Amino acid sequence: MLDIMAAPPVVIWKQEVQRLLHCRDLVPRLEEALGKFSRRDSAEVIQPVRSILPLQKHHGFLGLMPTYMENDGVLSTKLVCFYNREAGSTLPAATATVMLLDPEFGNVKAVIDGEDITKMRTAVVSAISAKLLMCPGADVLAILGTGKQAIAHYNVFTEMFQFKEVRVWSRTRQGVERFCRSASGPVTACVSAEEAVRGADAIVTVTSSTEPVLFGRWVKPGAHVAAVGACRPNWRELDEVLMKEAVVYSDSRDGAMTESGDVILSGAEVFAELGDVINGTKPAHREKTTVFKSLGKYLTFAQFILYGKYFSTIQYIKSCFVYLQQDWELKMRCLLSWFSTNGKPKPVYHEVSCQS
Ligand SMILES: NC(=O)C1=CN([C@@H]2O[C@H](COP(=O)(O)OP(=O)(O)OC[C@H]3O[C@@H](n4cnc5c(N)ncnc54)[C@H](O)[C@@H]3O)[C@@H](O)[C@H]2O)C=CC1
Ligand SMILES: O=C([O-])C1=[NH+]CCC1
Repeated sequence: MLDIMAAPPVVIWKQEVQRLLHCRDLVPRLEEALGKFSRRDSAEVIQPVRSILPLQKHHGFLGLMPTYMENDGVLSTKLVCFYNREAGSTLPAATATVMLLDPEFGNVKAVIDGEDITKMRTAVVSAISAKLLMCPGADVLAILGTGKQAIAHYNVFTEMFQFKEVRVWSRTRQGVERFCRSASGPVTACVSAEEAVRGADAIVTVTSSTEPVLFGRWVKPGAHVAAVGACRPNWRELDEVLMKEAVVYSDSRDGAMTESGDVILSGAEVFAELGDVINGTKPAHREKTTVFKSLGKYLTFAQFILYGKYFSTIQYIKSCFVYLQQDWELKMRCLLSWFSTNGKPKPVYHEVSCQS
């Protein structure tokens, strides 16, 4: 009998994830995943609202986020712990691990560090919301919060759009200073959230706050807000006025109705999922003030890309060694081609079945 569990899972950890995962790969793949999710075709993707286990002693939660994409043969789950940290805490607000399983046999194929996947996936989905909903010619981006998600959003938004000014605010001066040092370009440090968002065309809220940090009276009509924090039904980042005035989009309607305090406590209606806009079944109201309420879905493609790339790298290196044992001409060609790709693997999305 085949011993499925004989091969241990591969571990793809931080540095490897950082080397292999790129924003440019993720944008089209996540748009595709968002569209598939909103079609509610169970052969395309099944992703229930995550189950939550409270970690009361630590003021945190464990979220279990399984996804199955039958047509693509991808089964995975993320385990994410997120916390309501006290002011001044240097501990992370969220930590994550991803597991990729074989849907036929149920064995774990890969255990993948989820921190960078979470940072990049979340920032890329927010950027997709801005691509769909932000007014054309947006000049000013404001970021509230200066943690890991804030810098990931800065990186992705400045790579995808041409803002003339990026403003940042945090509740601590040290947070703003640290952010400015890590940012790859000029940033305007603001002393209040109001100063940061007045007149901004795009606003990203990436705080661990459980109370509103962004108020509708400050927001320019027609601005786009990507609201990333406040992922519990009694946590908020946005006030009632903003939630009621804006057209609200989400990554998952069910997720927003179950997990988002901004939606639940304000009684705001979720107008559409981002996937509905991608599928053309709901309009993108760029001319209006829009809120994208992000809760964290659609990981699968990130894991899939990573796993595929990981194996393509291993295969590439292996094939180089095979060549090296053969003749000199092949050896030279192989080395040249390795250097000409800068040592980076070519993206391969469908090599999930090859085991090294
Ligand atoms: N929607 C999604 O898919 C995801 C959401 N998150 C959430 O995004 C938020 C930020 O995550 P990270 O950047 O990883 O955390 P982090 O710990 O690196 O940064 C948190 C930021 O929030 C600020 N902050 C904390 N309490 C605040 C308060 N009361 N008022 C104003 N600012 C406050 C901190 O000063 C810091 O700048 C968290 O709520 C996290 O749970 C994280 C990952 C994915
Ligand atoms: O999807 C995710 O990783 C998270 N959502 C809320 C906190 C972390």
